[in-house]
Amino acid sequence: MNKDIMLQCEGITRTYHEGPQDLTVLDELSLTVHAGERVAIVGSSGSGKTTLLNLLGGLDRLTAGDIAIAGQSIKGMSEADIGRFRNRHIGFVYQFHHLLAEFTADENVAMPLVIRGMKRRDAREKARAILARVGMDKRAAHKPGELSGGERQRVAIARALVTDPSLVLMDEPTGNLDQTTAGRILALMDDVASSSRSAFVIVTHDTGLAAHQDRVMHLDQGHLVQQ
Ligand SMILES: Nc1ncnc2c1ncn2[C@@H]1O[C@H](COP(=O)(O)OP(=O)(O)OP(=O)(O)O)[C@@H](O)[C@H]1O
Repeated sequence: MNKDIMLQCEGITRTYHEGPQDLTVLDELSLTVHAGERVAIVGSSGSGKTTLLNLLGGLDRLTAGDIAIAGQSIKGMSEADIGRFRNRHIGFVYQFHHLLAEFTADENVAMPLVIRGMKRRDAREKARAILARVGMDKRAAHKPGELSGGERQRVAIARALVTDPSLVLMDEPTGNLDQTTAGRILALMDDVASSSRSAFVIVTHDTGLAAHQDRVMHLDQGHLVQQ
């Protein structure tokens, strides 16, 4: 395999068997993303964007095909192995943030580093530095319940990027943010893509955000078409 390839999806298919009729949402879809490359995925509601992100993050199982991240196939991994792999290689930004309510912003961001074995103090320091990058240094000691929606979103983005992951998966990362804050996030993503060589897959309806990425792929009828 080309070592510059960070994500390789080959013939991935996902059929839902729930409901009266089977529904094939992704139909032998293929996608290759290189280190440091950012790909936007656009498509109408119900086209399968969330399904694709869930598969890439190992949160859902393929019906057919294969996904390799940083050269490792995630297809045959056990749940425990996928959990460990996710912590080492993947950063996630979900639409609903999924921050831990009982921990402060900086503790939330430090968490994936601590899980990787970094000393608590070093992890907290690194978390504070990345929170400053997203304009959240003054709010770092607050819990998610004391933050606005856009602030929570910025904490989630900081948490996804703090580990320099091989692959960053984002679902509408700038959805709730004003233009200045969104600009800051884009600058941080640019930096992480070039310094950490992370590959990004970003699902969005925001044409401005999509146009800022290296490639825009349109998901339609289970397939990806380059725009
Ligand atoms: N667990 C499930 N069981 C059955 N069908 C499902 C399931 N999850 C999603 N679907 C269906 O699969 C299709 C794709 O859903 P998905 O959430 O991936 O779309 P999306 O592109 O993310 O949509 P949106 O932009 O509205 O969030 C939809 O028709 C949805 O109803």
